[in-house]
Amino acid sequence: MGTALIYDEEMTNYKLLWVDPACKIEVPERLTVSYEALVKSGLADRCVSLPVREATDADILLVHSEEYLEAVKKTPYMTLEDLMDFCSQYGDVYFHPNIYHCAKLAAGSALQLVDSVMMGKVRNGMALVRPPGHHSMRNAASGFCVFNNVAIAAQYAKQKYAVERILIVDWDIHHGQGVQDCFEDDPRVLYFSWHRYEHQKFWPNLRDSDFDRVGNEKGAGFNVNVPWNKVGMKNSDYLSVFCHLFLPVAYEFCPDLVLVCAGFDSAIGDPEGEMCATPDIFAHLTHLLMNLAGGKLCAVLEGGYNLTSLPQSVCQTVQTLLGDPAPRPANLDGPCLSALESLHCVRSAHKKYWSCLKHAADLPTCEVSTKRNKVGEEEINEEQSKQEPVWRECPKTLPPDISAAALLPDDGICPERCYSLKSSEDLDPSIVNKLKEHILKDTEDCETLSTLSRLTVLIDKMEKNEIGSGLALVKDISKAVICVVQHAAAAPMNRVLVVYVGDGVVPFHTNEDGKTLVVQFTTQKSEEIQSKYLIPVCLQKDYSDIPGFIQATLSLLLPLGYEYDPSLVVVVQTSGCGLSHNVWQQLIGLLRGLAQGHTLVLMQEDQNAYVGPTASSLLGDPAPPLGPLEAPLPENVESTEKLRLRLKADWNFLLTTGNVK
Ligand SMILES: NCCCNCCCCCS
Ligand SMILES: [Zn+2]
Repeated sequence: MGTALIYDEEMTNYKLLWVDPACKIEVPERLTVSYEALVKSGLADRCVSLPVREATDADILLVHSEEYLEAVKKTPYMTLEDLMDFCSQYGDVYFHPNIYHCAKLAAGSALQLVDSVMMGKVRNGMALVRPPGHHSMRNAASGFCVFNNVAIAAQYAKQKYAVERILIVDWDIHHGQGVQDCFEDDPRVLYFSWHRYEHQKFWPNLRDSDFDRVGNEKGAGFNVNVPWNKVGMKNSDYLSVFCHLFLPVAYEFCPDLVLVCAGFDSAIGDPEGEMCATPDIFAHLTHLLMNLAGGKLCAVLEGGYNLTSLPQSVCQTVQTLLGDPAPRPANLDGPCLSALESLHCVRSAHKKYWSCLKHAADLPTCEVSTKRNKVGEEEINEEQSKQEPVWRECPKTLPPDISAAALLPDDGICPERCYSLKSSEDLDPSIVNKLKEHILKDTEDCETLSTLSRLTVLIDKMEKNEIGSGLALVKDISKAVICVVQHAAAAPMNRVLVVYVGDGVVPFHTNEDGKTLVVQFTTQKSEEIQSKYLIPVCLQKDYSDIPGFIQATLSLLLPLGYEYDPSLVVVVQTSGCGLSHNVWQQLIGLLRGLAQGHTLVLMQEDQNAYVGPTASSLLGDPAPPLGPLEAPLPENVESTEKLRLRLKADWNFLLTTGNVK
């Protein structure tokens, strides 16, 4: 199934007709540069182009009042003075004779996306629209927004498709107060938003944007606000919020549909956000949401006012929706203190609503975040923040010709869409000799020899990005792991993350050079941590605690993986670990965001039931939803939390509060 792209140049046919400093950044070029970048990069051609449509009155009245709609309907016939007068009743928004038409197209585009995703015509999609929507209220325009495109789309999905649970992720740098207002008491719509706040000093300057606004009555817990109280937030800050808050809660909620208020004013260079996150981060944010709701994701453009970082961010988002692996994240150095304080506040405000947050630390004093930041915290000095930020555009990497290769016993059935690495007679003698002297000292059995040499070929092809990922069924999994790790770690710049699922001794020791990081899910009690590069995640019983496994994956394995930033991810499943296919696919799907998708899955020969599901995840198919998650087993929460507290001294990404001692 494909990715929809909705765009119509009619939505560029309105602009600011008078002088208004607050509104001058919302220009038609925002749309044209974004669409042109998609065309130029070849991404537009890979999408399913869907036509726009006008939202009907009934659609608009799902969110807005009759009187507001009637008032907006009059604007096409207004004189310039009347338009200016009409705007003066609202904040930071302008009208134009053609904006009502465009606002109907913008909302209608979001509905077209919902229809095509919910009817299974496409898997996911993006709508490039203006005017944006997330600030507009039931009775008012606000912040360049006329109709609340995403809120209308959510109400539409509930009404037309009886969708039970909808997640709205608002990564725009402004708080979508219009969305929050619409769903504040609705437990069927979970709203995530981060936004520049600066202790209420930043627009729209609302007390209701703070972290303690968790939703009302039945909607308590379903409104999650992450206030950024400083500018300059980076990729690490965004990823930390995803790993330690947004994803754990999203997986517990288990939405049937994901809507994204895709604003890119949270990217570097934007005059509004003044943040430092680079465009490639949106590939990761998109990727991390794509295994929810069976991949049903509708992204609708909101803000984004830097005409360089906006198109780059749009391309990163669309190429990920198309299934291309995310680029390796550049220099992640962990969340800053201010981000950790915000994260701490939000997690503690929501701990009573979400079992995945039950163990979150309380606030020392549950005061709201209007408190000043710690004295002496480095302030970005004036002239520095006035410099024009410069960033490296993410290098264009084409997806590999072969997305996934399978190395199976000769009688094995190669999954469709997979390339089969046959046992080639002419083994490369140099490889054979190396293997013999290092690994196969004793046995001469040629089958193992053939398997191991093919594995090294596979790794070399992944390194050259000729092959994206691979899976192998092997007889002797220990020898295979040793061979793979030795071969992969040999190259100087390489780092290998080994995710070991299943008991058994890891067949090699990780030395302190950091070339390999092993995270082992095991049911055996672990004694003290030997090294920061060998991390035993101890889960009770036989991995039957799916919530415990998923939470450990999201807030331990993923943060470690992002901080370690491997060039290859090796996932090893020793037999009898008994993980369900769906959980296994979630694990593979999430890990695919690392190492530019270079994932190698090694399984015992008797695991061929996992071949199909593994191949599907390696090919970028979304993992099936797990259903709403119950509470994790308390002892698993304890052991994972204890492990995290022990490791956070070595790994910044494991921090979730400001007390870093
Ligand atoms: N410095 C200009 C103030 C603009 N304030 C309104 C911003 C609306 C963003 C919509 S994403
Ligand atoms: Zn914005």
